[in-house]
Amino acid sequence: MLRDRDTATKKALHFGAGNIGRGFIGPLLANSGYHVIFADVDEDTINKLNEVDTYGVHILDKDEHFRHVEPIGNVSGVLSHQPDAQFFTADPTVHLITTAVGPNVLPKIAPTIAEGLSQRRKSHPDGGINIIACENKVGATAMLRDEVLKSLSPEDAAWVKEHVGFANCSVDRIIPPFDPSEDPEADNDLDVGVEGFFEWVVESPALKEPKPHIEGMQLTADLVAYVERKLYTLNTGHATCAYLGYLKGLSTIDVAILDPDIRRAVEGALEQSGAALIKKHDFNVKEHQAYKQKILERFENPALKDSTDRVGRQPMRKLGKQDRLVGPAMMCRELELPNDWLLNAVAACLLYDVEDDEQAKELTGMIAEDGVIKVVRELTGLTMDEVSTVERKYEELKKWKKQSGRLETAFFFREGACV
Ligand SMILES: NC(=O)C1=CN([C@@H]2O[C@H](COP(=O)(O)OP(=O)(O)OC[C@H]3O[C@@H](n4cnc5c(N)ncnc54)[C@H](O)[C@@H]3O)[C@@H](O)[C@H]2O)C=CC1
Ligand SMILES: O=P(O)(O)OC[C@H]1O[C@](O)(CO)[C@@H](O)[C@@H]1O
Repeated sequence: MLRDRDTATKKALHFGAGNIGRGFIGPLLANSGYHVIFADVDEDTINKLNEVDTYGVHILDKDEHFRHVEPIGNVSGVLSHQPDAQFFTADPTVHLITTAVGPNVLPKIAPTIAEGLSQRRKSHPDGGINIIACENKVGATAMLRDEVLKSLSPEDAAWVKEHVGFANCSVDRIIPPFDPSEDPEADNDLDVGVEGFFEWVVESPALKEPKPHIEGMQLTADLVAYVERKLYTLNTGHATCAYLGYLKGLSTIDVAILDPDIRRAVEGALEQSGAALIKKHDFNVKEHQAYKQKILERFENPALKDSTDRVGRQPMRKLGKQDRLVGPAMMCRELELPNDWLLNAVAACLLYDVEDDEQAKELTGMIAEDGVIKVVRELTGLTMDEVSTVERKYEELKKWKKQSGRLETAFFFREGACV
């Protein structure tokens, strides 16, 4: 039987049928008239995508009056490691490839995309295409492009540079795992639960013509400002809240952000990253204040039931030089602004030892073997002074961790001072 994907005239191929794929990027594409082909390694999800006509996106607004379900149709699925994904990369009716697989997975899907582009060049040499990696990483699409180019012959690489647009983007919508069995309005296992807010901003100059027109996607010529604003505010605050919440024995973000000590530490980190962002990008102070306030309100949404474990996942990635903790701390230093609350968040990240998180296990093992100073120096690129501050805060937080589960005021966040 023909699926819609075989006859549709405008298609998009999206790698990663997870939370962001099914709950954000896929719906925006489908609602803009694309047939969305999800490519994923999860066979069960792919089979279901091919069986259903629609699935539901549950808008889990903080205010229950605004909660509702949006049906999403015109979707299908293919296994990402099978020839199908290459086939659709080469299909000239596929105008756009997007991803939401996690930054660490991009190198794994790059050879498939490279092979598909090579076939596209041979069968449709005029058939350009745009690619956008929707991941929490500065320059994720550029990284994917570099991985794709590594797998191509010089002739294919030259064609790709001319005909394929690789546009970086910033992607913002909180989408935790969703259990359909707990929601009476859930249709099937593909349903997702998302917050109402979303922001998808794409680097316009990098796109090839014809540029995609997708309702809900913003185009900008100054993506760096958007990416840094999002990653160093939403993600910085979220990660700080997750790591301190974990240490304090609080398992969800909405509960952790209402703890006065954690809130002070999150606000401290956001005041410092905000000062750097305003100075670097010349943001309007009042608008940035409102942006931060909105983010704190989003964290308070109890309907999302967002776990500190999800938001804290993969701590080693989150300690990267351009990532949400070290990135703003370095930006503060470069602009001669204080960064101690951000270093506090780095220290909290080092104490995240959730058992079923591979990176948390590895990080804890490295610290046990080599000590905090060596590990932080190797992973982060912070200065020696900053590393010493992180170590001191790590030791202080460790004492707090011993009390985890007890909700009394922490002893070291007194009088707004991050000691
Ligand atoms: N969930 C959220 O609130 C947000 C997530 N992001 C970013 O979006 C990206 C995806 O995150 P989520 O959707 O939450 O993760 P997820 O874990 O829900 O989805 C990832 C999907 O990728 C699939 N996958 C893994 N390896 C693959 C491969 N080789 N080929 C194809 N598919 C593969 C997985 O099976 C899964 O379905 C990450 O970079 C994340 O940082 C960005 C903003 C918000
Ligand atoms: O997806 P990552 O990079 O592991 O980080 C989780 C974070 O990303 C988000 O999913 C959205 O940016 C947040 O909900 C959370 O702060």
